[in-house]
Amino acid sequence: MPNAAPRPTACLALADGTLFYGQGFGAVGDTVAELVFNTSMTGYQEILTDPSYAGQIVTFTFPHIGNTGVTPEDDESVETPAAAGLVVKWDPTEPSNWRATDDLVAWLKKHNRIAIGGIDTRRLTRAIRQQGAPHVALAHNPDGIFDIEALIAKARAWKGLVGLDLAKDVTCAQSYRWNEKTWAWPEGYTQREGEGLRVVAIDYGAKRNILRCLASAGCDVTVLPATATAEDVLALNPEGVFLSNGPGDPAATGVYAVPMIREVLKKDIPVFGICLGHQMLALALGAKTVKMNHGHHGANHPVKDVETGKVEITSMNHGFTVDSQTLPEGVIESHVSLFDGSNCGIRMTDRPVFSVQHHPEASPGPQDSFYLFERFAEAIRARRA
Ligand SMILES: NC(=O)CC[C@H](N)C(=O)O
Repeated sequence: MPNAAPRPTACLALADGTLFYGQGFGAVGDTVAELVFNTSMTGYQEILTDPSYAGQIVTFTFPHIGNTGVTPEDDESVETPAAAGLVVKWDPTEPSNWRATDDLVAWLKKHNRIAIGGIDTRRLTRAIRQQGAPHVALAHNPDGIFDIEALIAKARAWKGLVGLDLAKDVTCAQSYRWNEKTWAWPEGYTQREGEGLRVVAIDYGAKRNILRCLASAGCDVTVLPATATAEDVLALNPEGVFLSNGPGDPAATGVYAVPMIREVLKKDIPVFGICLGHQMLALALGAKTVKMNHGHHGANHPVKDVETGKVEITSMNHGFTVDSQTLPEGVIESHVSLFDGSNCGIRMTDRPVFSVQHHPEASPGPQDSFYLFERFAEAIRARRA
């Protein structure tokens, strides 16, 4: 029989009953999560290992995923992919890249992550845009046998990310020092040496390249676990406090993070937050966060600096957002998304306390927003002087 379609070995079931059949790869079994689409054309490994993707399966709109393999150098977190699973248009081909130490398929299998290939990711992305990021069950079985009713029931029963604190699952177990710099520091920026600006970074699921960028900007970084109290933070006598990115609902994580941040805000220390850190700084200042329809996940998102009018092309990965209508007096919206007008940054008007929704460390993506690391380091230097 010419061109017979291969027997499906994986099934993606959306909670509304929509089914996608394809070829399974990676681990065998099934998993439930929220499904989001990412529009990045490069950096699938950085995306899959970004701890902020915990609880989510990523479908890439770009069709060629896997063709540069994987290398430990590109991991954004310790070893394991944080994303719960992967959806691609075609099965990844053999990697072709001198940096590759493994191929994506073997790597997913080793790290127990399920993937499906050979499906219409454009149709799937349209479904996500229309119905909002759906709850899904993804199953891989080489025998091609699936209990569809059970998969749909699992997707329906899953409670979702709202109200979920995942930072405590992905944070570091113990505090540690970070001094490695980034290789991606763009032209025109100086790698700082030996200034030792004492920064405490709270790890809610921090991406490594954020820590590298802080080091490149001149910071001597001590990383503390997500549940660190204000006492833990202030005991290190920090000159600056950094709040990292991370997975889950900021309001749920805020149960322990917000009281810490509020105590830190009472001291006159520069504070910088990224993504989840941005959302929790906003909560600590009295604003509210809400779940978005399908969020922002990509490496080409235009963000406008409201004060200068300058547009930055940014990396994004978030499903919650700060409701800018709820920002209190003394806190201004510094950045907005040019895609949908949602909030992308805030700043206190009277001191260097600021945060952004996008990812200035890029990885993967454009480097337009690196200046934010310099702004943070500058604020610490100014306070020293
Ligand atoms: N990258 C992040 O820090 C994500 C923050 C939060 N978990 C969200 O989805 O909005």
